[in-house]
Amino acid sequence: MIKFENVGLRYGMETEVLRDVSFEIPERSFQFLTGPSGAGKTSLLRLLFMSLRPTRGSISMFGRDIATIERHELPIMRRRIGVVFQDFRLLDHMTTYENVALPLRVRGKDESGFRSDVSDLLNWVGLGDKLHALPPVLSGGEKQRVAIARALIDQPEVLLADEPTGNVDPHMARRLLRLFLELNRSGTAVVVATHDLGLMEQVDARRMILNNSHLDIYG
Ligand SMILES: Nc1ncnc2c1ncn2[C@@H]1O[C@H](COP(=O)(O)OP(=O)(O)OP(=O)(O)O)[C@@H](O)[C@H]1O
Repeated sequence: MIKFENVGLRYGMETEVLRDVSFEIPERSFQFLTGPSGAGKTSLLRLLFMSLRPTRGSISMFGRDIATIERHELPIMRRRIGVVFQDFRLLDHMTTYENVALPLRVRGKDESGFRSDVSDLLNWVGLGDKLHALPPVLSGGEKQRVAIARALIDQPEVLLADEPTGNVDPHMARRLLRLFLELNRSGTAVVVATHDLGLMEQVDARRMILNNSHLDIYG
């Protein structure tokens, strides 16, 4: 579904952040992406989300070489990807419920068909009593859970999550992991970037480890 071949990435004139990175993300797969701070995890996720272009090598997404994808096609391609950024990117003037419902509204889905799904998912992530709150009054961990619910609500083909449990306690982290596993079981390929060894130990999943610009894959 996704294929990187000898991908290199460099910011400006700096040394390469990623060098000769090759891997595939198969359909319905589950993998952790890990490595020391500054190793390039976020950069790799940005390549996967097509918000960065590689400086070398080739990337194919859903059978298309991304070098041939035109700017106006990107939003349509990205609708197939759910993404949780480290800075959440919630819309501050919309309630928690509206932020999560947004991807469904954008796709023209009928509100009556998804209202209870949005509420149920927000309940599951412990925000059942915050449906009408605006993001600026939420804690970091609460915002993170809204961003996760928004990424999951429309069952994307791929989920990219950057440190999705970075702001929550271990109990909630386990709950969120269960949510990712459930989504994966229903067909979504999942990539979770994390430093959290405790989280990774809970699942026998493939590990993609970035170190010194190189990627090693285990499992
Ligand atoms: N926009 C940018 N311009 C220049 N350098 C950048 C940019 N974004 C990231 N970098 C550099 O690229 C390297 C990798 O950064 P990246 O954020 O991908 O690492 P990371 O593994 O996600 O780190 P962390 O675990 O701390 O979030 C770092 O040295 C960083 O300073």
